[in-house]
Amino acid sequence: MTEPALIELRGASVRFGTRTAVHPLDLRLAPGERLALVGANGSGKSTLLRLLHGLRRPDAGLCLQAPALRIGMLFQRPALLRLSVAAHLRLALRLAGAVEPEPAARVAELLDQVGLRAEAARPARALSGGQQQRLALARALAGRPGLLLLDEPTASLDPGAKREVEALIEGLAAGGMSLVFASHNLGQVKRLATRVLYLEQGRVLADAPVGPFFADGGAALPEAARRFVRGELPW
Ligand SMILES: Nc1ncnc2c1ncn2[C@@H]1O[C@H](COP(=O)(O)OP(=O)(O)OP(=O)(O)O)[C@@H](O)[C@H]1O
Repeated sequence: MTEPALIELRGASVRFGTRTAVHPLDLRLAPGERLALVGANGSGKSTLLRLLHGLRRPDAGLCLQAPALRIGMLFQRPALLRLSVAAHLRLALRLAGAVEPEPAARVAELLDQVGLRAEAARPARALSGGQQQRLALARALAGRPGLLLLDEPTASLDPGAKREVEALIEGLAAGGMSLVFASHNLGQVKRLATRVLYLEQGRVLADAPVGPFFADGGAALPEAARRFVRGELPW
């Protein structure tokens, strides 16, 4: 028997006015999968992430989530408030409706997880870009999600911070976390994904396990996806 899906799209599509951002799509995400969304700017990656999260309803078709599935989301740039680092996490716990016997202990645990214990009392907006993104990751993890959605999580970071954030995501992946992430970074896709979906103008041109996707320079893929695999695309 197949394992129940975390999320299933059935003919789900999204339109913005007359523009179709996601054409009718069937997609099944199994627990433990790490799905990379790749494709040029405007191909529909962010819209698909928002659809999976439930931030955006499909205009047609269905988006079915497993009962009681908790989803965390990380964007390219974190939106932080005029609060301390620790206060962000206390707020995230409340917003997630998390029932924690000791909220302070949970906040400390999250701070340790992302290496920000020493920054707990500092204003979040005073942190470096990489630290801010690590705080945003801790915030996304506060409610103990079963699925993490990441929209180009390291795209706006400098190389050092990029490595730090990616290492944290790798740690989560190694712990069995299910992920869907948008990325323009070929190496990151190879390091993190178990499966790759290539989008072009809101349509899925390729959907394959990461090994076959990259095998023989993407020989089995449609032309545009092959050029991505070979690093020949400008984005
Ligand atoms: N709020 C919106 N209003 C109107 N059009 C939108 C909106 N959000 C996205 N679109 C359009 O939908 C299409 C898909 O956009 P989306 O942001 O999902 O692409 P993307 O692959 O994430 O791009 P990028 O790599 O630049 O983040 C694009 O044509 C975009 O212009």
